[in-house]
Amino acid sequence: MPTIILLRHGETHWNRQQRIQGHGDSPLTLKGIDQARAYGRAVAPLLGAAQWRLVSSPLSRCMQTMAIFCEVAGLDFAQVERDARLKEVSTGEYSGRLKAEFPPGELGGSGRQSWFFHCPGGESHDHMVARLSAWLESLSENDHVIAVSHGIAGKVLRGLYCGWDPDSALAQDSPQDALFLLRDGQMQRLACP
Ligand SMILES: O=C(O)[C@@H](CO)OP(=O)(O)O
Repeated sequence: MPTIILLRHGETHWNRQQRIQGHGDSPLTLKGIDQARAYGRAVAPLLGAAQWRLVSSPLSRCMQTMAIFCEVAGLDFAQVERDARLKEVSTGEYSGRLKAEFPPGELGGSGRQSWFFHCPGGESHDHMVARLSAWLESLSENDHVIAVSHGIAGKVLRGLYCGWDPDSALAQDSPQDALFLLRDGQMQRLACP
């Protein structure tokens, strides 16, 4: 199986405001910039002699994270591949809205029943699984990949890689101060202080 170091982008202004992003976008906060630097410091000692492919969701919060990460880790940002299959779930018409705007309980549900897979004009869990599975299947057995993606996309991806039941995968957290090393079908979480 391919080896993947999976990162979520650093904190953004909309994350801080509790504003729904989806395919909308906002830049990193200063804290998010520091988190991207911390990813670079944590990953540099893991690189060894392998030839790492660098792949990012094209959303600017991921590209910004990747640029800072590359500079700190000593990797070449010019080599970064943008892959739309790594985008966050589309939250359709809810993108850009504050979570606080919604009546209590409206943004509820868990696992595949979570509100974020049922937004008007948004993306279903099945659609997201199809595109993330296609990305995983496009990798070669011996690939070493550093991927920058998103909170929900990252959970689904970790679940697909490790073969977890989808609802358990979605019950995971989506930190911006830890990375996930995916190797031989297993996941290791490493703090990035
Ligand atoms: O879209 C969002 O609001 C969040 C949800 O997790 O995703 P991201 O990881 O891009 O902040």
